[in-house]
Amino acid sequence: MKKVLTIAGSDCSGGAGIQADIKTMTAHKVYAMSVITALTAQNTTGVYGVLDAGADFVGQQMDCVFKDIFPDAVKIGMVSNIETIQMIAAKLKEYNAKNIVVDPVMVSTSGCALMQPDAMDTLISVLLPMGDIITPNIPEAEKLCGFEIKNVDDMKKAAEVIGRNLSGSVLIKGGHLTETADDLLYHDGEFMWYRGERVNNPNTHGTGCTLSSAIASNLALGYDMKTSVQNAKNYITGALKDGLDLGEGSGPLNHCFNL
Ligand SMILES: Nc1ncnc2c1ncn2[C@@H]1O[C@H](COP(=O)(O)OP(=O)(O)O)[C@@H](O)[C@H]1O
Ligand SMILES: Cc1ncc(COP(=O)(O)O)c(N)n1
Repeated sequence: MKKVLTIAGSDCSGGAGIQADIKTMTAHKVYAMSVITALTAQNTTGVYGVLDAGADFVGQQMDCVFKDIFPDAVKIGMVSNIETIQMIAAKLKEYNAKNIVVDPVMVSTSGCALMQPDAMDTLISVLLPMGDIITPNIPEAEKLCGFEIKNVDDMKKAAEVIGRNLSGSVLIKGGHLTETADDLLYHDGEFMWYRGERVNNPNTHGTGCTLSSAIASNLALGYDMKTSVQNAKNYITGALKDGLDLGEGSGPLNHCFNL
């Protein structure tokens, strides 16, 4: 049994964060574990409260996981403050964690800040370089590259600029930009497009969490980076096609493979 760890925030409404990650990992038939960085009080309409777990307690959770059931891959999502980012990076190094997927979560689909603004520099200099792949969406990629991304050429420029100081790959998700939901992977100095079929579904709460967890699950299962991204892209497209429609706002996904 392959094991995957998510380090992220809890979404009590089950659509994003830890809950989306565990559902996605379980659907991929890997064993899911979770280190919770923060509790959020949120639903499909917004984020109404955040309670940080604190860096020390995040470190303690990571010790418990890594000393007992070593994960084959690690996905990192919402980390709201500098101390917790530093703690996560230190522990990943200490345990020599493998197959690290960093989803640089900054703002929720519903428009609420999930990272403190002063944590941006630490995220960029300390956590992103640890990723075997990082998965920014368009607004996150704009923050990381420092210019506006208006078209697919800008996506390529941004991927190059963001990837310049990283040894890992960069996947810029096109959900917020391209007509067809195409994502761009910058991997080993090469570009690769993942053409997506745009699904007419406004319920996209947790799509980024789901995609990054699907990538981590595929890496844990032994697929290479390009195949892992393709499999994850197929999974997210399938999830959106299910057409689940829950809640008053942008609803969640809940995808199982056909068994
Ligand atoms: N309407 C859609 N139809 C198909 N794929 C989508 C749609 N919206 C988003 N995606 C895909 O979902 C994944 C998450 O993308 P995105 O919404 O850009 O990220 P985030 O959830 O981090 O904001 C990407 O693979 C993106 O292409
Ligand atoms: C705990 C947590 N982590 C991540 C997201 C981002 O997900 P989305 O961009 O789909 O709102 C979220 N809303 N909540």
